[in-house]
Amino acid sequence: MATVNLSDYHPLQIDDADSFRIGIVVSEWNDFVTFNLRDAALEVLTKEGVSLENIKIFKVPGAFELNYASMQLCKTGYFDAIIAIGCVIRGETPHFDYVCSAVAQGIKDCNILTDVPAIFCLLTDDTKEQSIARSGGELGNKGVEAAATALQMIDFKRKL
Ligand SMILES: Nc1c(NC[C@H](O)[C@H](O)[C@H](O)CO)[nH]c(=O)[nH]c1=O
Ligand SMILES: CC(=O)[C@@H](O)COP(=O)(O)O
Repeated sequence: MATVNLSDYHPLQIDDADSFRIGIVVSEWNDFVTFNLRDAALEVLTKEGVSLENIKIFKVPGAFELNYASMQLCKTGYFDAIIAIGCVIRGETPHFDYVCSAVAQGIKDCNILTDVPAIFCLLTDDTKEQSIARSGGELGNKGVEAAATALQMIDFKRKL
């Protein structure tokens, strides 16, 4: 199978990106993955001109807690976008499905119930190897995509 780099993005060069205020919520579960996602997102944001002082990073225990933290940050009205970062790896029981579905719904709710774009950067993988491949491995880094998406959605909102 050809290796596709899912994070092959091209510089966006968005005007006034230096003023964008972005909150990043990172789950500590599987931090060997989530911290790589976080770092890649930070790298893209700063490369695109976002001031480091305008990027606030928050940690939560697990992916399920991304719901509460992301909604709270959206409701402050301070941030132009939120990036929710987590990694859920399937175990023996249906718990995986409940957690993944809950976070997808929770971050969706942030987008439709608040005025703040909330980016869904949750890996939902069957194996640790799949997660590693998507957080800086041969399939790129989902954190790159999440950062680029956040910038594009802020730009979208500002042009309404
Ligand atoms: N199994 C994983 C979890 N489980 C924990 C939940 O996210 C949550 O913290 C708990 O149910 C308490 O509310 N979390 C992950 O982020 N990744 C997993 O693989
Ligand atoms: C996705 C999870 O919460 C995972 O840790 C649960 O594992 P298990 O289904 O084996 O209890």
